[in-house]
Amino acid sequence: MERDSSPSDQFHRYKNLIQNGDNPDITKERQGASFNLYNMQCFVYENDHKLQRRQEILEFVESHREFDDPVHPHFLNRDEQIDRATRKCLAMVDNLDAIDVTDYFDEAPLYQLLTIGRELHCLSLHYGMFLPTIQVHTEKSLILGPFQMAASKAILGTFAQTELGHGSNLSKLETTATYDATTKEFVIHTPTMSAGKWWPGGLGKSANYAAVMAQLYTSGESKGPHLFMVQLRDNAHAPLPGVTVGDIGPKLGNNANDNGFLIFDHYRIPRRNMFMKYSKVEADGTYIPPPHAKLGFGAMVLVRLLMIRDQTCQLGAAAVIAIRYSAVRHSAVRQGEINEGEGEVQILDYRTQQYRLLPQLARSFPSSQRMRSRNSTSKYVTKQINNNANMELLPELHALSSGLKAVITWEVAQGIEQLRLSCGGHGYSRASAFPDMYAYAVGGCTYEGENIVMLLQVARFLMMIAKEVRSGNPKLAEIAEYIAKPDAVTARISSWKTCSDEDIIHDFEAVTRKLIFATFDRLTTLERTMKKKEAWNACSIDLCKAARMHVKTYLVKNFLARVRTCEDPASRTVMHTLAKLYAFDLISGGGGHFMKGGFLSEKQFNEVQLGIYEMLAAIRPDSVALADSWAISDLELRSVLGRRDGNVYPALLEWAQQSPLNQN
Ligand SMILES: CCCCCCCC/C=C\CCCCCCCCCCCCCC(=O)SCCNC(=O)CCNC(=O)[C@H](O)C(C)(C)COP(=O)(O)OP(=O)(O)OC[C@H]1O[C@@H](n2cnc3c(N)ncnc32)[C@H](O)[C@@H]1OP(=O)(O)O
Ligand SMILES: Cc1cc2nc3c(=O)[nH]c(=O)nc-3n(C[C@H](O)[C@H](O)[C@H](O)COP(=O)(O)OP(=O)(O)OC[C@H]3O[C@@H](n4cnc5c(N)ncnc54)[C@H](O)[C@@H]3O)c2cc1C
Repeated sequence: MERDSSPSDQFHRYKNLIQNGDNPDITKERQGASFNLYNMQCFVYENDHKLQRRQEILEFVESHREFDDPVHPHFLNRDEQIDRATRKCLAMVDNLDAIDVTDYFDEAPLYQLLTIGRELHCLSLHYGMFLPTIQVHTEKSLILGPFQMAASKAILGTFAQTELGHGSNLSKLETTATYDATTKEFVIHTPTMSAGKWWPGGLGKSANYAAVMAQLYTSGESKGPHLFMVQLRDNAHAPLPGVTVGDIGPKLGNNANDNGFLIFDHYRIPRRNMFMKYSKVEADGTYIPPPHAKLGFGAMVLVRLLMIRDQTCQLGAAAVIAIRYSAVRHSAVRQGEINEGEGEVQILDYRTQQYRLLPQLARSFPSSQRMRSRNSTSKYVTKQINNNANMELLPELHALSSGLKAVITWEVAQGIEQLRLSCGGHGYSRASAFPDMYAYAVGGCTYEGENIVMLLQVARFLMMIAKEVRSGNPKLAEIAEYIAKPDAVTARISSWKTCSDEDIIHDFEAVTRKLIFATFDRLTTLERTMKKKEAWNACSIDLCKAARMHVKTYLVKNFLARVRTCEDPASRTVMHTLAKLYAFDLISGGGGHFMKGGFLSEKQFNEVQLGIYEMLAAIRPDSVALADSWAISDLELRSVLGRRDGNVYPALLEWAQQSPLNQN
């Protein structure tokens, strides 16, 4: 059948409708802000230097043609996605001078987002885990060798730990590394089908090396899981004899990454290929244990801390998209009128919409901020460990990194989904960026320690503290000092305007303390009639609840503390309301814990609910400016709905035009 014009022609007709300049609604929103955007951005990024670096890196990427996308990545099949990501990775690595490569909090992730986008790719594990593993687990005298090779692209590595049969439970991994003192080699072997490595990113096609976690056997004894540097492919990139390797197929997201499988058949590596910074195997097979049994898990602790910042930035970006879209969405489709006859309103004016958007925006600030200081703690702890075995802070860091990882990845994934819903049908389109964001975020709930498993690690720490407090001789980590404070019978929270930060902190600490001790009492009671592990399992839901509350209390305290450091009064006022909204929203969501035993009265709970309404109204005029305070460029955002200029509809038409179905 003949047609008057192709779909492409039709699109071109509509393209003429593209507005010049910014959408007037969004401009009006920006003009109405109560604070100076630059001051706020400096607060969010800590100083103007970091802000300026963001701009410089953006300009660098925009001026390099090799980072351009000839076809929009959403319209590529998996092979093409992997080709694209690999091409971009090469361009990214060829231009590393553009950034401070040691800055894994700001510059490196920004550069990666601008060049490749929001997904894992063939180099993710190399930079995200392989290099950190080398850094954490290699003796200083040896670090230059593999590190330089890795940096100079001579080797491309991954982190191969998880197996078909075991992921969370490291102690039951089955891959073996058996020391042969006669040849001074380790024999790496996959003894059963379930021992096959499964999941490592970049393993399927790209990596030629891996840091492999395997059960060490020396002098006939098992010594538990240890890390080994293993070459997988030769110079022509073919798997070496004794190595079977491949891709595990498509996944929920991150499909430009070639997650792979790996099977060893009595594969030999030199003795020095064991990561021997903490534990060693001497040439004669003598085993030297590490100063702390869990130092071998150090790389994971570091990466959990990095993930927290990385994931929170995803939530920030999602909030930016949804808020900007909510400011321009009103005239194309009738959503209803608040005051009959006065015409439609921006959907941002609906209180329900604000309730969907603003708590998520609030949630995106504290964890991204505090991670900077956690990063310094991590560096401090690593230094203590290196400067001879001061391990005291290790359990605290492990508990904190595990807890923050679990709570934040979950909140980020749920938040992104809520924000997607807030954009109606367009949120469901990949043009919005929400589907990719969600797939990325939800992966973080599983990898680097499944979230429930991580929460139970926090609970172990909390139960140990509770036992010490009850014994009357507590030696408390800073993050747990509140657990030893006296009980509080009633809550202090009043109206959001009059209640102080101390009141909020008092109530969060009191509720969490109660939860921890109630769980501790239940556990100890159960332990009288059950084996320890059975008792643990029997109250593990409560253990997770206590762990979650502990982390949330930490986040609330830190958000409030960070806001107090804001020097610009106008920015501080808005941020303070946002921090209170964050706290009130948590109380409202966790009402059961707060109202238990009459701690929070019904009147106080009603104040909390009312406060949320009032704070939403108070923040509403600043919401677009607050979104702008994330200082995210369109290239970084990669969302048609979140465009800075607000010209969403023509951009959607333009995006759809690239669909291969419209080409003929
Ligand atoms: C350079 C420029 C280029 C640009 C590119 C830049 C890119 C990078 C840019 C930015 C970075 C962003 C980074 C973000 C993303 C990174 C990308 C990576 C993406 C994908 C990565 C995915 C990788 C993986 O998933 S690897 C596999 C991870 N696996 C796990 O996490 C397994 C989880 N399980 C465990 O960790 C353990 O089994 C356990 C902790 C659950 C249990 O330990 P256990 O087996 O020993 O048993 P117990 O429970 O009995 O514990 C005993 C005792 O030990 C304590 N313990 C346990 N672990 C630790 C620890 N780590 N530290 C200290 N203490 C520990 C435990 O608490 C117990 O103590 P008690 O006192 O209670 O006895
Ligand atoms: C996108 C992605 C990328 C990945 N990349 C890598 C990589 O590069 N390298 C690598 O080595 N691995 C990688 N992994 C694997 C990942 O680390 C594991 O999937 C993760 O550690 C969880 O382990 P599992 O899959 O064995 O889950 P399981 O441990 O089998 O969990 C399944 C369920 O059992 C529950 N459960 C398990 N143990 C307990 C317990 N003790 N108490 C209570 N409940 C429990 C969990 O809570 C969960 O609900 C990746 C995974 C994904 C999804």
